[in-house]
Amino acid sequence: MSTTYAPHFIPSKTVLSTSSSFSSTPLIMSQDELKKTAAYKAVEFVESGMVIGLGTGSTAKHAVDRIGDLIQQGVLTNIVGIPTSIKTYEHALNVNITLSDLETHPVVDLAIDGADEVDPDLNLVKGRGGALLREKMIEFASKKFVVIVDESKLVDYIGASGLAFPVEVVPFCWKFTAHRLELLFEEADCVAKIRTSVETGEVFVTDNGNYTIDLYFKKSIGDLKVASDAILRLPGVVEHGLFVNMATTVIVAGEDGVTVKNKC
Ligand SMILES: O=C(CO)[C@H](O)[C@H](O)COP(=O)(O)O
Repeated sequence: MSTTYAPHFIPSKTVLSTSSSFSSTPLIMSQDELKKTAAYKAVEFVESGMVIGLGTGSTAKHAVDRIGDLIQQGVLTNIVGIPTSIKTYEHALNVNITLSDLETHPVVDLAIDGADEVDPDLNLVKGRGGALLREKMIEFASKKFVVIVDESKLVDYIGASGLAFPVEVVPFCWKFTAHRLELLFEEADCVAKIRTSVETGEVFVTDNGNYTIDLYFKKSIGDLKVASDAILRLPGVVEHGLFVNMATTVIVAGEDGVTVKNKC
């Protein structure tokens, strides 16, 4: 029996092989190819007439490109994009996606975005790309939030990668706020560092005019909801990169194919 798929459908759980024949030799894909595979899979959820939250980062960029291509081909029509950063705004304009904002379109049908860490319960760390505040606002407003990652982003627990856990703070007395964050996570052996721009070495300024404090933990931060609430109670904190219970679906691309994980 044959099955008909939408024109932009990629079967999940497919091992991508070296050729279109029945070779069982898996193709070693680069990390960027895996990101692209996850992104294309997510775009299968996009339907004409939808308001789409457009994520930020190298994985989300593939989704924006794909949506732009499908609009150009006439496969998707009447799409409105809500960009999560100035960078995504500029890129989406370049690929001719009609753009709007949350004030004009307060309900978003679907948001597609990358992540830095994904735990087994689909909780996330986001914001190493510097856009966590707008991402959280737009993804919170979305009926469905599809996260796209390559398998390197999967962790056993939040913080396990040892990479940055970002917190957006107001510039005023940021060293004081950084110190308060270290004290808050003393038991996790937390070190707080101000984020600087790789290009200029200057303090990195977010799209909202704020700074980012990157936290590094040597131990688990414990209950995520408790941690999230405690960070938000600190005066000077604007938002943090922990996205608890927000993802409805996570699409993971790995060497063995694409896995779609849905929140129960
Ligand atoms: O949260 C983000 C930006 O603020 C990104 O989604 C996250 O950093 C993942 O980026 P990439 O897809 O480039 O690995």
